[in-house]
Amino acid sequence: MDDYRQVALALLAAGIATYAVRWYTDPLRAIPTVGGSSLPGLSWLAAFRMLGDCRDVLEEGYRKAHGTFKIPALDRWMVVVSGRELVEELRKRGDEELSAPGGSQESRYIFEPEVLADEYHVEVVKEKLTRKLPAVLPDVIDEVTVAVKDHIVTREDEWTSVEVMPVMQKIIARVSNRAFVGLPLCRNEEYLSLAVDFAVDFMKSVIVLRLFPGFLKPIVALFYNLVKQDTARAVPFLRPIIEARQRAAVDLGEGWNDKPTDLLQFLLDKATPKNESVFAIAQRLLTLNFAAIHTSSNTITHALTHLAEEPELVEPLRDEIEKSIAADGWTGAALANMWMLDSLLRETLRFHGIGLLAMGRKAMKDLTLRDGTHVPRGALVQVAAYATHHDSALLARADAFDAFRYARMRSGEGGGGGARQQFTSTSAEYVPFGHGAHACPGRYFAANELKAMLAYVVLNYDLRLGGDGAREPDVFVAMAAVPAPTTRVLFRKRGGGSQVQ
Ligand code: HEM
Repeated sequence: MDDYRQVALALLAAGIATYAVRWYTDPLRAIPTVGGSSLPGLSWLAAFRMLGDCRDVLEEGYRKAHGTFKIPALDRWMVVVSGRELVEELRKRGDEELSAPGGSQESRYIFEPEVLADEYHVEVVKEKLTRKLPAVLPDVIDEVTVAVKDHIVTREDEWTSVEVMPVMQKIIARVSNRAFVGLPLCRNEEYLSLAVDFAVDFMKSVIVLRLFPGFLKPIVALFYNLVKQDTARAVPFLRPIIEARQRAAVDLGEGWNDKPTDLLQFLLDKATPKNESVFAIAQRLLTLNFAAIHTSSNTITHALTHLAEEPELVEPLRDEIEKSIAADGWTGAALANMWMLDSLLRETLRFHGIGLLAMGRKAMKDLTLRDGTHVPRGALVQVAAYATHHDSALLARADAFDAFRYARMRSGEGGGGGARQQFTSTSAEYVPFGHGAHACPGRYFAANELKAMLAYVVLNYDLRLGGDGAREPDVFVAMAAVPAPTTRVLFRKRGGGSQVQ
C-alpha cells in the first residue's frame, strides 16, 4: 500500500514539476496577459470567455499594457499590439519575418495545395481588377439598379420592411459577381447562394479541425471539408464558361476582340499557361467571393441602418449625389466626388469594423519588437483595431458615430482633396482594411460598389428604422463584429427618384 502511495506522490510531483516548467519556459510568459490567468490549463477557461464579447478585455489590454499584451485563444496565445510605432513596425517587417497567414492555420488541410502555394488570385485583384475598374464599373452600376429593384420591392405609398443583412448579402453577391463572372451566371440563385455560404462553410471546417490535435487534422479533413465540397458544387457552373473561354483564346488569339473584362478572365490569363485545373480556378474564385461578400454586405448594412436611424443625414447626401451625377453621370469620377458618402463609409468601418483585431501575422522567426517584446517563431501577432478606432486620444469624440466627420476633415485639409481621409486610405490609426503590403487589395472595388449602391438607394428610396424604431446592438462573437442579423429597415419608393441613365 505504501508503495502505491509513493508512486502516486511521485507522479503528482512529476506532474506539478512539468506544469511549472511548462509555464516558466513558455516563451510568451513575459508578455502581460489580459482576459484571465496565463497558467497552463487556466488559460483555457479564459479562452472560453473570449468566445463571447471580448471588447472589454481588449480595451483593458489596450489601456493598461501600453503597447503589447497577449490574450488566450483555445489553441494558442495571440499577441496583440497597438500604438503607431508598433503598428508601423508590423507593416514594415516583410513576409520573411511576419507573414500574413492566409486565413487560418487549418487552411493547409482545407484548400488545394496549388492554391495555397501560389496565391496569385490576390495579385489579380490588386493588379487587374483594381486597374480595370473604369472598364468594370458600368456593369457594376447596371447590376446595382437591377439587383436593388429585384430585392427591394416597394411602392411610393407604402413602407416595405426588409431584413437588411441577408438582402444586402444577396445584392452584394450578385453585383460583385457581375464583375467576377459576368452575365448570366451572376444572376444564378444557386451559384450565388454557394458564393455567400462559402465563407460560413470555411469557418465551419476550421472550427471542426481545431477540435482535433495536429496529427489527426489531415485525416479529419479527408472526411469533413466543406470548402472542397463547395468547390465541387461550383465546378459545373464554371466549367462550361472556362472551357469556352479557353477555346476562344486558342482560336482567336490576339484577335479576340470581345474578350471579357471580368475577374474570371483575369484569373484565366494566369491559370491557363499553368495548366491549372478548373477545380483550382473555381476555388480561387470562391475564395475571392469569401473576401468580398460578407465584408461589403456587413458594411452597407451598418451604413443603411445609420441612414434609417438618422434621416437628417439623407438630404445632404441626396444633394451631393445629385450634383455629382449631374456633372459627371454615373461614373467613377462622380462617385469619387461624393465626399460625404465616402465619409459615411469610412466612419462606418471605423465605428463598427468587421473585427476587433486586424493585420493578423505569424512570426516566421524569433523577433524582438521595438518595445522589447520577444515574439517567438510561430506566434500570432495582431493589432487592437477596435480599441484603436475608439480611442478619443487619436480621434475627437471617437465613441460617437459622426457620419460626415471625414468629409469635413477633407474640406479642411488645405484644398488638397484630403486623400488621407478617404474610405480606402489606411494608416496606423485606421486599419479596417489592414495596412501595408497586405492591406485589402479589393478595397477600391468595394468603395465603388458600395458607393454606387448607396447612391442608388438614397436617390430612389426613403428609409426608416424598422422593428421598434431603435437600432439593435451589433453582435460580437470572438474576434468578429457583425450587424444584428435581424435588423430591419423600412424602404419606400421615392416619387421621381433619379434613375441611372
Ligand atoms: C468593405 C469591404 C472589405 C473589407 C472591410 C475588407 C477587409 C479586408 C481585410 C481586413 C483584409 C486583411 C488585410 C491584412 O491582413 O492586413 C483583407 C484582405 C483581402 N481582401 Fe478585403 N475587404 C473588403 C472587400 C474586399 C473585396 C471586394 C475583395 C475582392 C474583390 C477583397 C479581397 C481581399 C483579398 C484578396 C485579401 C487578401 C490580401 C493579402 O493576403 O495580401 N476584399 N480585406
